[in-house]
Amino acid sequence: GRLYSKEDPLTILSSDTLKETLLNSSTAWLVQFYSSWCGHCIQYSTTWKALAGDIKDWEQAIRIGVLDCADEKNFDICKEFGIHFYPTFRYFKARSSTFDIGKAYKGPDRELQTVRQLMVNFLQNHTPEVWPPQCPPLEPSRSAEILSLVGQKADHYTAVIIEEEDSYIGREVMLDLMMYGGMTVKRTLNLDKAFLDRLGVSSVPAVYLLYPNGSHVLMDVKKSQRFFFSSYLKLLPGVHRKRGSSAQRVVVSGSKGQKPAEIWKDFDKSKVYMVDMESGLHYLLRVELASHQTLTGDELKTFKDFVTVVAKLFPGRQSVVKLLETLLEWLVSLPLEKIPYDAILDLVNNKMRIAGMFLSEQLQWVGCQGSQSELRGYPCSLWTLFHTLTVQAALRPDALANTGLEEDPLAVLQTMRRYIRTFFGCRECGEHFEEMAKESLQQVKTLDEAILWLWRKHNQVNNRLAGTLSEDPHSPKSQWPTPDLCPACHEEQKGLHVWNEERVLDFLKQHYGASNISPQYAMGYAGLEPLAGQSGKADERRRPPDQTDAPVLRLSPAVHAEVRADTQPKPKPSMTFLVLGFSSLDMSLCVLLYTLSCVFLMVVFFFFRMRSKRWKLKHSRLYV
Ligand SMILES: Cc1cc2nc3c(=O)[nH]c(=O)nc-3n(C[C@H](O)[C@H](O)[C@H](O)COP(=O)(O)OP(=O)(O)OC[C@H]3O[C@@H](n4cnc5c(N)ncnc54)[C@H](O)[C@@H]3O)c2cc1C
Repeated sequence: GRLYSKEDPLTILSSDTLKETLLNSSTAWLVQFYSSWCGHCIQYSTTWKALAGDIKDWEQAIRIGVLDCADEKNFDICKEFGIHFYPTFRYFKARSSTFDIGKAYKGPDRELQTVRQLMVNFLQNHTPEVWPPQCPPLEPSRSAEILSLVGQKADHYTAVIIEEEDSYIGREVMLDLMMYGGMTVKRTLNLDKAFLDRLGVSSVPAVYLLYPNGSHVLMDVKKSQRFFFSSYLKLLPGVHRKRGSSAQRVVVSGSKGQKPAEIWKDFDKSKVYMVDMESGLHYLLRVELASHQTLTGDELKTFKDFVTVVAKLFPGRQSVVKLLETLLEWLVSLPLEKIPYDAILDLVNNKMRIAGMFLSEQLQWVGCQGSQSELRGYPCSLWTLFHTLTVQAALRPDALANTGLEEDPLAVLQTMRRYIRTFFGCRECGEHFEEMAKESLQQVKTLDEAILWLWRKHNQVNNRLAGTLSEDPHSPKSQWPTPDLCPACHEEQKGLHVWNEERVLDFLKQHYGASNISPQYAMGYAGLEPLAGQSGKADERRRPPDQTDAPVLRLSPAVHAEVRADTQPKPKPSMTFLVLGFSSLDMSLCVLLYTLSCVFLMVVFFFFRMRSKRWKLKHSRLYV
């Protein structure tokens, strides 16, 4: 295979596309001409992909491409560009109106940080005439200019990076934020002592933040590193990625049945919300799967395994777990090869009125709520559910005992993979996920590795989707957990951001652990009222905290009506008897048996009575 795929955050060029891409391009380019048989190119491909991912947000200023000179169809173009050795790196300026073979720009090494800094230098070498139109000016501002902004009101934040002359952090953060609205980043040098004293800056690099309302403060960032600065600025309320800012335009519509939402619900992003997972399960069981009339063969097996994993591992409320367990028992006890989905729906809707078993029919998103109806919601709840299941599998390794899945560290991931491939409504997502699974799932050997695998792959998806239309501008796709959630998860090595995976694992176990799942807003079993001890009160008509003019969310009754259309009326809670856990089904069976025995005894009684009467009559006639 080739070294790069369309999944990588870079552009794969060929003889057909190279010239037209470079000519009069609105961005500068750095192209690696490589050969897929060259060992060094193979070794270097990981660094190149990491670099492309690292500077993905710069793509309206400078982009990264690759061209494989070992591909027969590229022989001539590589000759024309004078490529003799591999890999060869060429820089191409933006808005170039004539053909040129690019500039070889060399640094002391090919380390990611060095190349990134060379890219910044190359950008700065553009004259104003050919400056990439979307690229912000990268020159430092004078201290007087910055001071003139302090205390002024504006319609955006201004972040001022104060740094040393040879530092790149300011320019890198400016480029990191160039696709974000609501924020302007400037840089200034630490040359003016009076200026630094005025802002209270004692060490550099530092970020001074000017708020839209005129207030200003020296930002307290945990680590003075590029990744921390950029992440903090991107996460400020009101700062959002400009929609459609990426070349990619993949849209995953949230889910059928999602309509505008009604009320913005305040939530804490360090928590997982039970109501998101319950809504996800409701949608999955009553809508997504219900489009399959009958389950048979592989579909049925996938469904059974899914129910097994969820019933055993979901750290949910008792009423939901009971429903899942009952569904599992029922599936296991039925040796059928084919099950009509209506029969499953009857159980999910608790037609038999079994006591204490209930899954709300409300679609309600809290941690997964989007600023528009088609954003977030169901796919977000699926990720949340599966992360929770991988964590539960590691925390409770015996939970899957006697299910046939107990020995397998991949049980949850394989079940997820098969569910996504077989049933998930977004086919393209399923195909992408399948590709990722094929590539590396077999390397997972322990339950902890399974947690980390899913985290890594989710981040890969986040990276691919950042800036596409399926990104909610109020919940930008970032590499997660962000430094505000887990500062210890982030480190920097040679200027490159790296994860501390040990810390990430601890964080994931805590974040998706049962004690971090908030029951807030979850609907009660009997009357859909908030659960005891919870306020459950949505902050009426509030907008997302960072929104100034965004549409108000509405959870329309139509959503519920549509989803409920096929479903049964809400189950009436049944009684339990003698505190022995008899359900109404048990009681109905008892009553039925009791009635049948009575009828049988009465029939026997009347039969013998008639017989004895007839016998008496016969004998009395004889005597007469
Ligand atoms: C298996 C799968 C594949 C998908 N593939 C595609 C696709 O190819 N194209 C497409 O357009 N959409 C795809 N989607 C949908 C997409 O990934 C998002 O779910 C959707 O855009 C909603 O995004 P979100 O902002 O709500 O955050 P999501 O990405 O859905 O994340 C939900 C929550 O999980 C947490 N989280 C984020 N990252 C991580 C992580 N790395 N580890 C653990 N927790 C994390 C955060 O709290 C976040 O709010 C896929 C969804 C799934 C379930």
